[in-house]
Amino acid sequence: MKSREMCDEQMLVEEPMSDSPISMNQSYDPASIPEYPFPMEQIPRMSINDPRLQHLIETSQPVVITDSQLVQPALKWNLRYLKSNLGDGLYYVYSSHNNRFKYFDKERAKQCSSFKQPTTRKEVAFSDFIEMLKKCNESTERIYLQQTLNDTVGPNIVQDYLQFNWHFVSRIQSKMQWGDLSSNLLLIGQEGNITPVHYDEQENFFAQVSGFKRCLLFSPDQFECLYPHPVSHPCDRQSQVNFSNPDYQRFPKFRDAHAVEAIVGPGDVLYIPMYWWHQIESLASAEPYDHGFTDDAASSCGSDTSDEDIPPVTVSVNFWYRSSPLPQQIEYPISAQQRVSVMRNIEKMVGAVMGSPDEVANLLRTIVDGRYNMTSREAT
Ligand SMILES: O=C(O)CCC(=O)C(=O)O
Ligand SMILES: [Fe+2]
Repeated sequence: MKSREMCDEQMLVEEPMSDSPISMNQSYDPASIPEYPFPMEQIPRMSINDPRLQHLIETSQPVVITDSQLVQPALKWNLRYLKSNLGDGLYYVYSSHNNRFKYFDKERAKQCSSFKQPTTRKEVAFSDFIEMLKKCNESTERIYLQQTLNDTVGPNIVQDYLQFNWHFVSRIQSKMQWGDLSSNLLLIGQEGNITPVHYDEQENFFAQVSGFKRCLLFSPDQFECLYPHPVSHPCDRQSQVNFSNPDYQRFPKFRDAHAVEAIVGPGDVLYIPMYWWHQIESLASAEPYDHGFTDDAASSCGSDTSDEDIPPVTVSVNFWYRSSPLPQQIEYPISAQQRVSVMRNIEKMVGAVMGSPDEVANLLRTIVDGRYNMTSREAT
C-alpha cells in the first residue's frame, strides 16, 4: 500500500496544453479526504503504452490511464466556457441536504410510499445551474449536475467532443468485444460531494476533466460485504452501508470489505469494470478554483450576485459501454461478475412471480433452509 505522501506527489499535474487554463502543479488538499475503517490499496497508474494495460482491462481489473488524451480538448471546460458553449439544453441538477448524492429510480420511488428520497432533481438551463451554485454558499444544500451529453450542445463542444481520443477507446472497445458506447455522462459537482458506493451494469472509462476525485472501488466478489438494496428497491445497485457511519449490527460483513483507491486529476482516465462497486468523492483543490469568470465578472454571468461567489467544482465525463456479463462460452468457476448477474436474474425472476420483496425472502428461504444450508456431512 502506498503512503498518502507518495500519492500527493503523483497528483502534481503537468500543464497538459499551452493554451489550457489548468495551471501547473495543481493538486488536491489531503485534509479533504474522508477516512474510513476498511483497508485500501492503490489502483495502478500507467501509460497508454504500458504492456500490462491490456491484460488488466481483459481481466476486469481497475486501472488509471495517465496519458490517454481521451478528453484533452475538454481540459479547458471551466464554468465560463461551458456556460458560453453548452447551448440552451436543460441539465439535471440534483440537490442534497448533506454531501451524499445516492442514486434512486424515480419511477420505483413513486410506487414505494415509505421511501424517503435522498435527493431532489430539477431540470434547468446551464446558466441557472451557476446561479444555483452561488446560492449554495449561503445554505447547507449542495448540488450536483449529472447530464448525458446530447445534441443540444453548441458547436464548440461538438468540436471538442469530436477531437476526443476516440482511437484509444474504440480500439479497447473492439478488442474487449464490448457493445456500443451507450452514453457520456457529464458530472459537475461541488467539492466535497460524494456519490455513495454502488455498481453499474456497464463498462466505464471515467475521465477526469477538472479538479480531483477520490475513487474507492470494491471487486464484485464483495457483494456480501456491501449489502445492496433488493433489486426491486428504488436504490437497486446501491449499497445500504454508509461508509461514514457503518451500522455493523445490520451489516456485520462490512468488516471484511477492502477497497482499492485512486485519486484522479485532470487528464486521468479510470477504468471501472462492470459490476465493480465504486464510491466517488470530489476533493478540495489545493489552489483556488478558476471558474474563468474572474476577468469579466459583470458581463459573463449577467446576474446581481458576484461570480466570485461560485463555489469550486469538479468536472468529469464518463464513457459507458454496454457489455454482457456472460461470455460466449461459460468457464467454471464462474467469475464474480457472472455470479452477481445470476443473483440479479434470480432475484428479478422470483420478484416478478411473487409480487412482493417479502415473498422473495420467504421463497428463497424455503428452497434453502434445511436443504442447502447444511454441512456436506449432514447432507449425506
Ligand atoms: O463521479 C461521480 O460522482 C459518479 C460517477 C459514477 O458513478 C459513474 O461514472 O459510474
Ligand atoms: Fe457509477
